[in-house]
Amino acid sequence: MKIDVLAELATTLEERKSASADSSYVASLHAKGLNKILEKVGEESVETILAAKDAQATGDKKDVIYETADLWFHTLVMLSHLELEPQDILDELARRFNLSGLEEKANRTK
Ligand SMILES: N=c1c2ncn([C@@H]3O[C@H](COP(=O)(O)OP(=O)(O)OP(=O)(O)O)[C@@H](O)[C@H]3O)c2ncn1[C@@H]1O[C@H](COP(=O)(O)O)[C@@H](O)[C@H]1O
Repeated sequence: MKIDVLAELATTLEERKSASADSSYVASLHAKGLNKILEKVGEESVETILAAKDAQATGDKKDVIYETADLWFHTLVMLSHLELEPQDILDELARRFNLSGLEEKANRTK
């Protein structure tokens, strides 16, 4: 049986919104608020960039996977805090199928 990791994680993240901050890292992030969550997204972005640069230099990609997982996770907490779901992002990516990146950029209003 194939597990839909994003959907399962999104369900867990919703459950953790009502958990106590003492027992759950996700609940503790929500309790600290959006600025703390964004700080973590920024931190994990930088760590991902550094891991990618290291991977290019050494050929070892293990840390890129680890740091990107941290980044995706904190981004999912951010979406959840704003009452958005992974599916909202997947829908937007699906909308862009077969649309050239150059064409999509030309159609952007912002
Ligand atoms: N996928 C993750 C996940 N990825 C990373 N992390 C945590 O994210 C944090 C990031 O690492 P850092 O070194 O930056 O953390 P830190 O130094 O403790 O953070 P600060 O004190 O600096 O803010 C670590 O505490 C990791 O354990 C995660 N925590 C939880 N999950 C998922 O969320 C579910 C719910 O977690 P809880 O809310 O803790 O029950 C878990 O079952 C997992 O499925």
